[in-house]
Amino acid sequence: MVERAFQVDLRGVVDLLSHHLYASPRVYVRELLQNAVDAITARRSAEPDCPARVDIESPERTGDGTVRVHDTGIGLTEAEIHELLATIGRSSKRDDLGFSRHEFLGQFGIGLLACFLVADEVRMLTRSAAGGTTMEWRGHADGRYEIAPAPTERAEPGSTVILRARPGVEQWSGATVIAELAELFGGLLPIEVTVDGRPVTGDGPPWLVPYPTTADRRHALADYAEDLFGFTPFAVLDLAVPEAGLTGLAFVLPQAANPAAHAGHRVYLKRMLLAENVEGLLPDWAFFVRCVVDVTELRPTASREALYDDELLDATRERLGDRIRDWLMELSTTDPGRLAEFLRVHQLGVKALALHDDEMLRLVDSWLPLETNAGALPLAEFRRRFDTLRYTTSVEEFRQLAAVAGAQGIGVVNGGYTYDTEILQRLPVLDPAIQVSRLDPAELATHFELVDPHTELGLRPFLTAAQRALDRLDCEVALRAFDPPSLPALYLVDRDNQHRAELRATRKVADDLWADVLSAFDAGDEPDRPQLVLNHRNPLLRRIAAVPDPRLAVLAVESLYAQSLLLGQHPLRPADTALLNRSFAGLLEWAVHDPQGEIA
Ligand SMILES: Nc1ncnc2c1ncn2[C@@H]1O[C@H](COP(=O)(O)OP(=O)(O)OP(=O)(O)O)[C@@H](O)[C@H]1O
Repeated sequence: MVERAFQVDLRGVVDLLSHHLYASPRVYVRELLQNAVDAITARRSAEPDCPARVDIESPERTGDGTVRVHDTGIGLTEAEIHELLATIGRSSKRDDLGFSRHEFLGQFGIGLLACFLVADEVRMLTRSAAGGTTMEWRGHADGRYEIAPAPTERAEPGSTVILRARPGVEQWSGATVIAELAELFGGLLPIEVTVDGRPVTGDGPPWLVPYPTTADRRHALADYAEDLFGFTPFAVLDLAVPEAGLTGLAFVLPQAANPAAHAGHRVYLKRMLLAENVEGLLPDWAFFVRCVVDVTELRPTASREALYDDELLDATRERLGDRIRDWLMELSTTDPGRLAEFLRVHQLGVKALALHDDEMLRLVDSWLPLETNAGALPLAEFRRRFDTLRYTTSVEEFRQLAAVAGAQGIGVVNGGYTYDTEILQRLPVLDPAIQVSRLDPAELATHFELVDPHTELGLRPFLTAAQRALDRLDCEVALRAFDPPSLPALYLVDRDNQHRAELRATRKVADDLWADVLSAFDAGDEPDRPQLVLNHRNPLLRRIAAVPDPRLAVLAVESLYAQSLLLGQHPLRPADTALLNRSFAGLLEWAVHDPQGEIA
């Protein structure tokens, strides 16, 4: 069998890179910078005191339309040029077993091809630190390359890459763009980088720069957050995860963030910017934090625009989550006022966390005020006032029952907001003695006072007429005295009964077979019907009960029934809607009727 080598169509490969790997042609600056830095790193291992500079010249400086990147790195011999520059996928930055070598940024052996995103021809003038003459390599986007001795010798080892942006993409080689990109990607590099003579590198990561006082550092880092993310942070946390070679900062947002909008983090890999919006670095619940970190051990994806999702990233995410959580716990002991401020802004994130973290649950229990019918109170405080923690599962139910329950001395928490019911139900995890139960509206009625028998007897005819009217709606009328006196009537459904009533309603419209199935779920014993509890303490109700015209009294009771249903946001059956319309029209008619006339 004849052995043959793969043929590579370079145009196809470049097309693949530009359309499927890199998000923008701008990455060519990063790749050139990275190669230059790696070449210097390689030279330094043999020659620790060698010069370490990368000078980039834009067409503004070169004057011939070319971009030039000069480095004082290790350079290449003629043999290395054939092996490394002209072989796709070959890198000098891997060990004998093919693992990427720790000290280098590059590892894949494709980075130089990024130049073909903006140019048809790439030249490199290079002189190896190992000796030999300066060589010139010319690579073409169609896959050809030439190699020859350079017309002039370089004075020092190192390389210069030269390219000219092809028509249509010149914007990527403008002086300002190149300076911005070099600063963006290389601003924290430990090697001096200049663009047209101006340095774009500084003192390295701001979190590692020493400051005279902690106050100076705090101010400098707050300014840094303002520059990077456009906000003055609520707090700045130092981050360190040694196994990931991670150092950096977490900035706590000063305003509520949308938990669904995942704002990413700024990640540097060995001091070179990976991306400004890296996801997955923190647990989802920590959406109130944005980080800037430098890592050495986490791996980039081939595009160098995201982190590779492996076990080390999982472990790092967990460690960073712990760090943020510990900061919150510490705040609760050292500065409760600031914690309260934090909770006001970021309660959603903290509540989400409390659903699976006991420490955080304790923090919520002690510090986060929830809406209750005794005012906004942390749950621990609420429990000091009421034995049982009763809650409603919807805001509407809370609105309807909070005042009535409060008047009977029953404390109720509004569990209707996001996560609140789950948090309430999880509380016994902290202490099994904590009693938590959903407020049963029917139970409320047991706290109402009976009206004295004499008065009730006097109101019998009215109550009988009212009951007859509401029989049609399957509702029981009861007369009680309860607070608040401003409430004329309350519609109460026992929760079990509500379920049974729904089953029955479905059975009425279901076919025979399905109705049989449904009836199996119905225990059969006649449930208590929903109640319309009339409040004898309410002046309006008393006046209604004393109206001489029984038809008007019935109309009024029907209106109270309809209004109570609406207030409690109970579902309206067709019969209820009909009654609502009828009673409203009836009352209107009565309100404008001719005093001598009759109600229709
Ligand atoms: N400026 C330079 N000086 C010396 N050698 C260089 C230079 N640029 C590239 N090389 C050599 O060419 C090889 C291929 O470079 P290329 O940028 O394609 O891949 P890489 O840097 O190894 O990996 P990556 O694809 O992750 O960037 C490098 O491994 C290096 O040996």
